[in-house]
Amino acid sequence: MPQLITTAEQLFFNSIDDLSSMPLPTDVLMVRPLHYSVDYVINPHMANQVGKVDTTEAHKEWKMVRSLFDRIGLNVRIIEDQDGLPDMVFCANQSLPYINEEDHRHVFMSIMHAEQRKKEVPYFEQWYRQNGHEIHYLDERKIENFEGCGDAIWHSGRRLLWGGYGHRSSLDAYQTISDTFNVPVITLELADETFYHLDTCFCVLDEHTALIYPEAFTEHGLELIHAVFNRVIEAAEYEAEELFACNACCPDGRNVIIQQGCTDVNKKLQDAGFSVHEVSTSEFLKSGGSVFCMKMLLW
Ligand SMILES: NC(=[NH2+])NCCC[C@H](N)C(=O)O
Repeated sequence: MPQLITTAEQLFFNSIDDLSSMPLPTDVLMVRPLHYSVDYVINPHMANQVGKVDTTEAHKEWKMVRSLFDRIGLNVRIIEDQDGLPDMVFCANQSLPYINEEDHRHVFMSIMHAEQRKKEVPYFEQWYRQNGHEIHYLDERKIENFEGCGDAIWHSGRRLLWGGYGHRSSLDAYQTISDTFNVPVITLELADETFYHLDTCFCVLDEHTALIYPEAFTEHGLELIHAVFNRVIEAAEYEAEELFACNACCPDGRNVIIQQGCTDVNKKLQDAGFSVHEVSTSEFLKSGGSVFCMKMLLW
């Protein structure tokens, strides 16, 4: 019964266990940041950071993130970045992959919000084509923008998508995605420009647990989150805004890879039984991204 869910009254299931299961990702795609830099300002975090990235340090940090994904058991796939596309390393944004009930791989290509990032998409499209995915496109005449898994986040282990909108993705995109993939989408309006992608304020940890920054959502959004997750861990302002705590990544429902120094969130994660792996992404924070933005989970 695919549909868009925008308020808690529209939830048609009582518990997440009522939804059909979806395999956890096995692979992770990353883009080597050899041409990464902050060259322009398209989100509030990039202001005053133009020209300030230490490329050597960035590559070191990126390698640490890559080795953590490897260590927790994901098969890491690499794409080389391109000169003139300094944000290409943030490979959560150019696509939304999906595996259907027959184990066929599908992907929606994004319509990037900023002109500066539009040329990134064909490189990913080519990779997906070479790697056996059926490719889908949104109608650019009707849908303004959509930034892939920056805003569209799969529920852990269930055929349910969470769809953020307001800054980088249009609400309309989710109707097409829901119809094509035949999955329900819970839409969440993003209320604060600092948290411009859903992955900056919302992290699915396991089927029953989310990590969020509550101030980034509307009342309706918070109601939906609390209606679906039994356990909601909240990040406080400093760790959410300065350290991108909610941009953590938990691909297997157990191991959380997170920016180093999120003391309060890490304690809450450990108390809830998660294994925390801290890593520095300081060079990427300058561009408004951290762990979750630097990868694409795949099957
Ligand atoms: N999924 C993410 N939040 N990605 C971060 C993208 C950062 C990039 N500088 C941008 O503004 O587009």
